Amino acid sequence: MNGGDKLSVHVLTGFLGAGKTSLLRRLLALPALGDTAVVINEFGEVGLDHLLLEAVDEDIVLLKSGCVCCTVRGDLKNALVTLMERRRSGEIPAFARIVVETTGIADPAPIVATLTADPMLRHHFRVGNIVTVVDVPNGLSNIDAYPESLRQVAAADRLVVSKADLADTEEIAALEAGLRAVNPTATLVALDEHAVPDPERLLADLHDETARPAEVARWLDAVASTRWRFHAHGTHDVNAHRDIRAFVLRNAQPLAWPRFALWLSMLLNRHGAAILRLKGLLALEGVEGPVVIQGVQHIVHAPLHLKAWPRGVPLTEIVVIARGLDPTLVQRSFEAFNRLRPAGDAAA
Ligand SMILES: Nc1nc2c(ncn2[C@@H]2O[C@H](COP(=O)(O)OP(=O)(O)OP(=O)(O)O)[C@@H](O)[C@H]2O)c(=O)[nH]1
Repeated sequence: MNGGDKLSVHVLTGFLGAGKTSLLRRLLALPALGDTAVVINEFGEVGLDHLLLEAVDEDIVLLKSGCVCCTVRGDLKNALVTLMERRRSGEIPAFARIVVETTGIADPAPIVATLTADPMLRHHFRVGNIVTVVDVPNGLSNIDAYPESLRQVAAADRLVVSKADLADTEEIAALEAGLRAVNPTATLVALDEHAVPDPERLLADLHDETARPAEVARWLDAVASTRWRFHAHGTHDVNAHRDIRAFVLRNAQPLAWPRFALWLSMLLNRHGAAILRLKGLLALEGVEGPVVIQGVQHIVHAPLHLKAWPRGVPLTEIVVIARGLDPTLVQRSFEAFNRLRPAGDAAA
C-alpha cells in the first residue's frame, strides 16, 4: 500500500509559455536531480537541445546533467516501459525518478489515469507530485479563459509562480490569492528566472514516508486557516465567477471502507468531470491510523497510511475542489450513504 521501491513519476505542467522548460532546465542542473529521467511530449516544442549530450537512439538522449531524456510521440505507457527496459539492461543510467513535462494545453488527469490504471505501470511506478507552473503576467487570465489551465492549477500539489521578475508585488499577490482560491492545498513557490529551485520542496512527495506527515498536516492547516470550510449554510464562495468551490467533508465517526469506497466511486462516476481534485484523511473502522486518499478528477490514487493522526484524534477530512457542484448536496450524500450523523457547524 505504501509504494515500496516503485519510482515516482512527477508531472510538470502549466499553460503555454508559462515557464515549464525553464524550470525543468534549472532542476536538471542540480546535482541532487542527476538521476532523473525526463519524458517530454512533443519534443519539437521545447528547447532542451543545448543540454543534449549524446543520442542513445532516436527517442532517448542523455543530458549533460546525466539525466535521461525521452520523447513521447506515441503513448506514455510505451515511453515508460521502454525507459524501464533500457534501465534494466544497462543501456541507460539508472534513474531514481521520472519527470513528465506535458504540453501547455494538456490536462494532467489522463497522465495520472495512465499511471494508476495500467497494471504493468502500477507495478513499477507511482504518481509523484503534480507541479504546475503559472506565470504572473498571464496566469489569472489563462485560468479564466482556458479550462485546461484551470484543471492544471486545481490538480497541482505544487504551484510554481513564474516570471515574478516581470511583475510588481501587487500583481504577484493577486495571482497568489487567485491560485489559493482555486487550490488551497498546494504549496506555492514563487520563482524568477534566476532563482535556484529547491528540489525537495518541489519533488518530495507523499511516498516519502518522512515527508508524508508534514505534507498532510499542511493540507489540513491550509484548509483550517482559510474560508474553505463546509458549514450548515454552504461554503464561503470566493470563486463564484468561476463556479469553483473548495469544501471539506468532515466527520469524526469512523467510516466502513466498502461503503465509503462505493459512495466515492458513485460520486466520481456521476460527477468525475466536475471534481477537479480531492485529497484528505479517512478514519476507517478497524484501521488504527489515518488513511490518505487523493484523486484528480475521476481517478483516485492507491491509498496510503499515516502512523499518527495530525490533530491527535481520528477525524475524516476530505478536501474537494469542484466546479458547478453544490457542496451541501455532496455533504448530505456523504453522510447519508455512510450512515453518519450530520457533522453540521460543530465540526466545521
Ligand atoms: N522574465 C522571465 N522570463 C521567463 C521566466 N521563465 C521563463 N521565461 C521565459 O518565458 C518563455 C517561455 O518559457 P518556457 O520555459 O519555454 O515555457 P514553457 O511553459 O515550457 O513553454 P511551452 O512548452 O511552449 O508551453 C521563454 O522565453 C523563457 O525564457 C521567468 O521567470 N522570468
